[in-house]
Amino acid sequence: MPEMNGKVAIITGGADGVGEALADDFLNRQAKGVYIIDINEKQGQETLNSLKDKHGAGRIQFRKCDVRYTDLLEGAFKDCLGQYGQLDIVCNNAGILNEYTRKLMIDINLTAVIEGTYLAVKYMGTQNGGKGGVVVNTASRVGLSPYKLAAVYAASKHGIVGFTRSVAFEPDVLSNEVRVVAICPTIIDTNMVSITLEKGTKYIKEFKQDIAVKPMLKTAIRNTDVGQGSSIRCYVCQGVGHRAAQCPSRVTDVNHDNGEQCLQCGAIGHVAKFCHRGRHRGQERKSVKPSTTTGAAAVPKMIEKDHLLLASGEQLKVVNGACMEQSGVVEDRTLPVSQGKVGDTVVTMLRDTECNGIIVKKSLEIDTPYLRGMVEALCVQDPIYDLIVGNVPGARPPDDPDPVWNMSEAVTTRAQEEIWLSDVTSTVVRLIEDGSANGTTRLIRVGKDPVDVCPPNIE
Ligand SMILES: NC(=O)C1=CN([C@@H]2O[C@H](COP(=O)(O)OP(=O)(O)OC[C@H]3O[C@@H](n4cnc5c(N)ncnc54)[C@H](O)[C@@H]3O)[C@@H](O)[C@H]2O)C=CC1
Ligand SMILES: CCCCCC(=O)/C=C/C=C\C/C=C\C/C=C\CCCC(=O)O
Repeated sequence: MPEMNGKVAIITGGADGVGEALADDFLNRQAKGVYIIDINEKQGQETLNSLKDKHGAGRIQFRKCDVRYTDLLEGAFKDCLGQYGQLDIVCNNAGILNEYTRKLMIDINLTAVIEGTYLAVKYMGTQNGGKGGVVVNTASRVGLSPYKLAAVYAASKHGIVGFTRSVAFEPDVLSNEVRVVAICPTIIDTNMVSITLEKGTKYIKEFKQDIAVKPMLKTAIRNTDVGQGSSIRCYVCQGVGHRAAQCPSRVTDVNHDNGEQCLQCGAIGHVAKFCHRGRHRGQERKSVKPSTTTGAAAVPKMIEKDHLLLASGEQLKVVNGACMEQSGVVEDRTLPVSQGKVGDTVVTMLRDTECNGIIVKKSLEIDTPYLRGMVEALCVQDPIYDLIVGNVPGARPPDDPDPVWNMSEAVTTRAQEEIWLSDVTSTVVRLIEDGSANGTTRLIRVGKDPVDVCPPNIE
């Protein structure tokens, strides 16, 4: 984690839970000042005192404020600037989950986040005398996919995600050198959970059932029992106190003296993910051969929990969320998911250590004088043109491009990119060229090397 030497942060909803943990973390990482805003004065004072005890007075301030009142929120921004003379980070984190108070929830969870973002631009922006900065909006996993037990909460979080993705590229925001990002955590063991289970929804029983099968994340500050005080959680085994790279469950893979054959270079003794020879040489995939599990034997019969049951009776561990969602198991958002760019388009990406290549979504939206809309695309390492439109259904003949097609409109259309990007799970499906005559067959990998290459007809 980068250090925060000399930075000043505002954190709304910082008296408790996630916000309090953020405050503690920023102070641990040498922030110059953390300015907590919260409606709960008692909890705010308690947190102020405990953080002062831990980090020393002077670096932490608390101000009682209801984020729904933008003028009061602005007053707090001004006060923070008055106290520290600078502002670098704004965490719009305050939120509630109460499906009975729908308007209130939207006001706090969404409207206040929007207003807080624009205040941040106003007070941190380079065109307004600031040095630029970062806005971190707390959304949720349910801002990325539906959650039937808390529809309005999910709507508020989807709103944050949509707003953040859009405002981040607003010209005024870019020119003010303010970055805007959102975080989408899964369930975290905070007061919000107990309050929700007490009075936030009528689906208490279902919520409890959900919690029973979901690993809850812990905030660092309230749970010093986690991995000897560590809040690090491994996304491979869900254990605490180590990262995935050091995960004990991977050690046998690292030793890799198990007779397995590498899909990348063909050598025995390591699997492709540990291959150093084939790295960054995508064309070598042409030599990839489907493994011993081929033909009908490899047809996925069904997905059970985290296993893919092949017709052969073999069980493969499913490592991607796409398959887990098909099985009705909602994927775990503790995977290393972040934003990235494909061309000009912001995409959600997964850093998948089980995969040796680059994967792009198999259906893309294109807008050209010859073909428009959603298309199935083959992913090739170095095509001679970025986009090649072949004789697919709907493609216009070479001598008949759309006479009214207009480049600038197409650019605008592409800017409305989120639609085809919103299905995060598709990004983890792996496409491999199989070296067949026409070179267009897609093989989709759903398990670990080397026994998991499915035949071409599997979707
Ligand atoms: N706990 C969880 O499982 C998850 C929580 N989140 C989000 O994280 C954020 C923080 O939640 P938690 O720390 O879990 O909850 P929490 O209840 O522990 O903390 C929320 C804080 O926001 C404050 N707050 C509420 N309304 C406010 C208002 N009108 N003005 C100012 N402050 C107000 C509360 O007083 C409280 O201190 C929320 O936006 C929540 O939706 C996201 C994903 C998972
Ligand atoms: C509504 C759950 C969304 C994920 C976490 C969140 O944003 C806020 C949760 C606050 C309280 C939830 C109380 C019970 C939730 C029970 C199960 C959630 C399962 C979430 C999931 O990842 O599917």
